[in-house]
Amino acid sequence: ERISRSFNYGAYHPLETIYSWMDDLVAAHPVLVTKEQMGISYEGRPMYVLKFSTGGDKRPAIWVDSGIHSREWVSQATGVWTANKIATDYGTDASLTSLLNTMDIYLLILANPDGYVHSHTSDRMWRKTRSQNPGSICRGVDPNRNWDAGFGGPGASTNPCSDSYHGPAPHSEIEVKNVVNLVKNHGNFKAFISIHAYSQLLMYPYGYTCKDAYHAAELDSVARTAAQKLSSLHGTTYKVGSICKIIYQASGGSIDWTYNVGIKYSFAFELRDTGRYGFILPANQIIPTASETWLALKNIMEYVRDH
Ligand SMILES: O=C(O)[C@H](Cc1ccccc1)CC(O)(O)C[N+](=O)[O-]
Ligand SMILES: [Zn+2]
Repeated sequence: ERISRSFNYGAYHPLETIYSWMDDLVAAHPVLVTKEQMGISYEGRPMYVLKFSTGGDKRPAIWVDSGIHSREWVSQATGVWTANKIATDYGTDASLTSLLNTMDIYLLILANPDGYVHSHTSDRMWRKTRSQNPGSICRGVDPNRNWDAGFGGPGASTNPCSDSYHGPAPHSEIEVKNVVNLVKNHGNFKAFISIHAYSQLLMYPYGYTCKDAYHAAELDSVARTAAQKLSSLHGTTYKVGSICKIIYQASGGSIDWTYNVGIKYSFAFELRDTGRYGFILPANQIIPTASETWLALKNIMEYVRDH
């Protein structure tokens, strides 16, 4: 149909283009896909989550978000590609079809809309939200340090001018609060996957401590299998481990909070590359990145469906 022919999935698009593409996707798949406004951002932009569902009420659900750090553009682009992949493969991919016949998928592509616009219009390297910090000329809070999980501990900054500033209080950022509220009100999420870039890592809790999570062994095993599926497509190699052990100690991260509220299958991806281009990944790597990542995402979703 129209969108898959005309929309260029191999390019980075501004917010307005992604938002109008969402409407086209829903129009092309009106039974499977709905667009829900889950709140607004600090600067008043709507936050839209795409819901993929074949019925039921509050079925067990899988959450995927991208773009919480606005400069990590391949993550949002991967979210766009993945949304179209789910919509077009439902009904033909037997495994995905069986998954969507019993579970829902929620996909928040622009988790930090204000930051994304700012990275397009003013500062390509912008990472945080765009909230004003009282008493400081520096704006923004790191939305991946603002969650109520080890909040304010080691691995976050108290300095509003820092890129890892944790904010004045847990869930102070409306972009974070909107996700917290949806997760709490829904109450039946079985998995929570947050997509970042870059470093080629597949991680699980915890970030705020290097002590093992209770389910560390199982999460490690799931992540290793998923990483193998990913590398089977183009040979891209990922490292697997807990956030704290594999990248660095980071407090107030989203998947630490989701794990602690009972969403066992909480994972974070760091997509391509390993530093050659970093956040400025050439657009010709979007589709290869999204395609290989889908193999890992699907594998995790299948495991969640079956456990
Ligand atoms: O510092 C971060 O929030 C992520 C690592 C991370 C990912 C999930 C939870 C806690 C930390 C790294 C990144 O995605 O921001 C990319 N980077 O800094 O290179
Ligand atoms: Zn990030």
